[in-house]
Amino acid sequence: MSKPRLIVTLGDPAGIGTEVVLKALSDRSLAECDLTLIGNRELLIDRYEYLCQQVPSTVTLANPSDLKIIDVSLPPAIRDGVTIGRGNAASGAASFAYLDLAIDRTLAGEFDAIVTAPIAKSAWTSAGHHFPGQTELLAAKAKIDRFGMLFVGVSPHTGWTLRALLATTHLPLDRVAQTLTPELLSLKLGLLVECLQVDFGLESGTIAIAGLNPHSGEGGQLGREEVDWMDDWLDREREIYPQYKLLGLLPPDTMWVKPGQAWFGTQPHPQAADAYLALYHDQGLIPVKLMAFDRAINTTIGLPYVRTSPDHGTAFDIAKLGIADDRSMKAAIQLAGELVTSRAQN
Ligand SMILES: NC(=O)C1=CN([C@@H]2O[C@H](COP(=O)(O)OP(=O)(O)OC[C@H]3O[C@@H](n4cnc5c(N)ncnc54)[C@H](O)[C@@H]3O)[C@@H](O)[C@H]2O)C=CC1
Ligand SMILES: NCC(=O)COP(=O)(O)O
Repeated sequence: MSKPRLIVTLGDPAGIGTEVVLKALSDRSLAECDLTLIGNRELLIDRYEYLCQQVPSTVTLANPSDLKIIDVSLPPAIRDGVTIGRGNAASGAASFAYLDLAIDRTLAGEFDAIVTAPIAKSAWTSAGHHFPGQTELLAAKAKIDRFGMLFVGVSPHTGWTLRALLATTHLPLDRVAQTLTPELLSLKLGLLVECLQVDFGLESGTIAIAGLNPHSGEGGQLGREEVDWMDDWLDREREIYPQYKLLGLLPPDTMWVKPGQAWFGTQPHPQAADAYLALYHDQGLIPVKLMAFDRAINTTIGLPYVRTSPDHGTAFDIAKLGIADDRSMKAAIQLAGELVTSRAQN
C-alpha cells in the first residue's frame, strides 16, 4: 500500500502550531507518511528562523526547505498583523484560510487525512468566522451532522489505550443539560461503537457512560436527568448493542478512578473500559489532560476522512520561548497514519 497522504495545517500563526509541527517533523519515523504542510510560507520561514535561535542545540527542527508546502498567500494586512503570542483577527483569518483550503483539497481526494495544529476560537470570531472550533468547520464542509470529538492516548506506563468521547463540546455549561437528549446520546454512542469496530478492531468490549449530576443524581436528590430519562435510554441502548457491556450511568468523578489506575499503574487495570462517554467538555477533558496532556490526540469521528490534532491549544503564553512539547503533535501524525492504513485494509 502507498504511504498515507497527510496534510498538516500550521494552525494559528501567533501560537505554537508551527513550532510543534517543525519539531515533530524532525523525527524520521514520521517518514512512513507522505506529509504536506499547509500555511503561509513567509510566516513559516520567519518562524523557523526565529525558533532556530531559541531552541537548545539538542532540539532539532525540520527545515521548511526540505518539506512539501502548500503556500496559502495572505494579504499583507493579515500577514503583517500576526503578532507572536497574541491571537487576533489576523491570526484567526490565517488559521481559518489554512484549514479551509486543507479541507477542500482533502475532499477533492488529494489527501487521506488532515492533521490540524491548534487554532484560537476567539481569533476566528475576531476574523468573522463563527464556528465553535475546527471540528464544526470540518463537519459543515463535509455536510454531515453526525460527528464526534474523541480523545485517544496510549499510556507510556502501561500501554493501555484511553479513549474518551465527548457528548457535547464547545458549549456554555448552562446549556449542557438542555442539549443532552436521548437522540444526541444515541448518535454519539453509535459513532463510538462504529469507531471502536472500524478504527480499533474492537467488535465487543466495555463502554463506560457518565451521569450528568454529582453521584449520577443520587436517585433524583442531586439532579433528575438520570431518573427522568437517562437510565431508560441506557437500558434501550443495551438491547441495541448486546456485544458491548455498557456501564453506567457512572458517577462522573469516580468513573475516572480505574482509567487513572490503568494509565499510571504498572499494568493495565483489568476493569478499565475500552472507551468512556463523557457528557460535556470538562467532564471528559480534565481527566484526559491530567493523564495524557503530553500525548493525547483529538480525533474527529464520523468524517469521510481521518482528522487528528494534538490535545493542546495555541499556548500563546509560551509561543516566543521555543519550549513547546511536540509529543502530542507527533502522536496525532502517527495516529492519522495508522487510521488511514487500517481503514484501507478494512
Ligand atoms: N485543537 C485546538 O485547536 C485547540 C485550541 N485551543 C485554543 O487554544 C487557546 C488557548 O487555550 P488554553 O485553554 O490556554 O489551552 P492551551 O493548551 O493552549 O494551554 C494551556 C497550558 O498548557 C501549556 N501548553 C499547551 N500546549 C503545550 C505544549 N505543546 N508544550 C508545552 N506547554 C503547553 C500552555 O503554555 C498553557 O500554560 C484557546 O483560544 C483555545 O480556543 C484549545 C484546545 C485545543
Ligand atoms: N478542547 C478541545 C478543542 O478545543 C478542540 O477544538 P477543535 O479541534 O474543534 O478546534
